[in-house]
Amino acid sequence: MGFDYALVHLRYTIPPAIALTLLYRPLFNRTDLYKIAFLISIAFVSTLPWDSYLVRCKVWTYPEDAVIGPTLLSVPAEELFFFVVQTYNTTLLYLILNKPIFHPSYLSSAKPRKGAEFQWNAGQLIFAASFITGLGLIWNGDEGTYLGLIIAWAGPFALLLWSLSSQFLIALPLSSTVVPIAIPTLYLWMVDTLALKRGTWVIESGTKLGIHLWEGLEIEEALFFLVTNVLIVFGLVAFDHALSILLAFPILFPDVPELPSPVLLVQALLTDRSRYGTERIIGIQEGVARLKNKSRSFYLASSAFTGRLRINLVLLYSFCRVADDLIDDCSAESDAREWIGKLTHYLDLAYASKEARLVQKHPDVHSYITENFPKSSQSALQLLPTHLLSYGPLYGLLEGFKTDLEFHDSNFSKALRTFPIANEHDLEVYAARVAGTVAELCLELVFHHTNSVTTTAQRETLIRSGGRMGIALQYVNIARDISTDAAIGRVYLPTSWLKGAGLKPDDVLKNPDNPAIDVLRARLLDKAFGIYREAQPALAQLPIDARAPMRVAVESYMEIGRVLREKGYKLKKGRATVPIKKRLAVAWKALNQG
Ligand SMILES: CC(C)=CCC/C(C)=C/CC/C(C)=C/CC/C(C)=C/[C@@H]1[C@@H](COP(=O)(O)OP(=O)(O)O)[C@]1(C)CC/C=C(\C)CC/C=C(\C)CCC=C(C)C
Repeated sequence: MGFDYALVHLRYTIPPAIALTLLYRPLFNRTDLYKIAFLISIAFVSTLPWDSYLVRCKVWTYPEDAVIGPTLLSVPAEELFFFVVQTYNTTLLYLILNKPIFHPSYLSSAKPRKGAEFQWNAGQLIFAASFITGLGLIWNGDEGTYLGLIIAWAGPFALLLWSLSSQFLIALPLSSTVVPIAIPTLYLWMVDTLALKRGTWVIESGTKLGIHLWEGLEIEEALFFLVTNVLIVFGLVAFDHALSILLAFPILFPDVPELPSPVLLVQALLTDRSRYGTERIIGIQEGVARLKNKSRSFYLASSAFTGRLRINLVLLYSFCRVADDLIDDCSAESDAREWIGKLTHYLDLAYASKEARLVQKHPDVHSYITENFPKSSQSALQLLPTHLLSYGPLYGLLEGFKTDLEFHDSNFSKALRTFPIANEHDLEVYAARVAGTVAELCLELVFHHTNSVTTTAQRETLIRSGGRMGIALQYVNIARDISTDAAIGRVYLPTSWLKGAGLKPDDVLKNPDNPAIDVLRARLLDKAFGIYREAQPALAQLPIDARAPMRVAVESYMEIGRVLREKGYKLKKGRATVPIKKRLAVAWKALNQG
């Protein structure tokens, strides 16, 4: 009996497991735990008989003075633990690296392109050929035996996973696939070199090629660790592929349990991709691209959400962004009014029919969108989950946009021109319309998707506080954008405040960098933080599954306000930017608040 192998775990495999767990702890959800348990079970069941065969054939052995003693099918307990801990570590690294990735946007309904078809066939050929070569090497029974056992064992698993998910796997960024294979593989190569040198486990001669990748690392060992990490990551990708199909297509899979059964996962993978619906995939992809390009705060926050809630928040953002841009990008007021009219008619149609309660829009709504809106904005309207949202806040949002049009007012001479935000009350009403409504819509999605039970009274209280929080965010938005808004003729600082500082809205348009305006910006931010403090306790009352992600969304945005309040802070190109490190620190803190 000895502790050498146990010490390898204590020194080299358990510390990274603890570090990765601590790093991922605030993001852990039940689906992650299910994924880990699923992968570990498969790894255990598939490796045990193979490893047992290797030990009994004496391809590798464990000196008695290196292991504690208990075995299962001749495999020492430490080795059994290795199956578990390696799978756990690689899985956690994959989960961390894949957190920012929005997997449904990598789905494709199109048939694989020529290049992808070639890769699919080539992969199948390679994995099938390695299986056959492996069998041949085992049959020969000489120095190629260990190599043969590895590739004959791994080939069928790799072939199956590649056949099911190769197109999805290739579409993912390398940081999600290659990196979680490469890092643990290199690490285990180093650990293995040390263990082999110390004699913790021994590869017997006669069944190995005797080729070393570097001094002390047999080529078979190097291949073994590479292959096992490849299989773990392929398995995780196939899992995420299946989950993406289940979540992205409510028409095909109306009710998806939080922990889908293996049968359901396989059923998803085998679904004919022509049934996906190209429009939905494009809409999801455009929504994510829009979010990524236009809002760093909400993009970061979106990665903390999971499941269908994440998809629907992205689709809601996409609609809000498109509607806002259609109106903001008009140079003539009449054009902007026309867009508001069209958006209103779209809502009238969408909510008139009983199909508003269904995932897919009524054909009339569909054709109204295609006939009246630019191609680039159509998917955002088609995919807005109206069946989950009440119409009040959506009309309220359009009402808010109407205020923006009042800045255009060209009927007055410059001297007589009045600005729509005359006093603080006007400001609050405006902010409630453009942002309080958005908060209500976000919360409706949360209530729909949560697994926790919330009473009507609780929902009403949360919606009230959420509306206040929306106002706080909008004040930060206005404080940030004073210069950029002035450049398009808008002044959201109340005229009454300006008057108190001896200014008129026109002065802001002419010189938004006037130091007197900094005082008013500070006043607006004080108001924002006052409302934030008042609404913040409600965050702790949100359903548990949305609490931390909502905190990330709110805190990431309020951080813009904190940066603006820093002494001597200078706006860059008229805007405040929060450095990425600070953003991540804010998100991390918010996640840990629970
Ligand atoms: C995580 C995720 C994907 C969230 C999506 C949130 C969402 C749907 C945002 C819509 C954004 C949008 C384009 C709205 C149009 C009106 C508008 C411009 C509102 C302002 C947003 C500014 O975004 P951005 O900086 O990207 O825009 P500009 O560059 O200035 O054009 C707003 C500041 C409003 C945002 C308000 C919210 C997201 C509501 C926040 C409150 C909650 C989530 C509720 C919190 C709950 C409790 C109980 C306190």
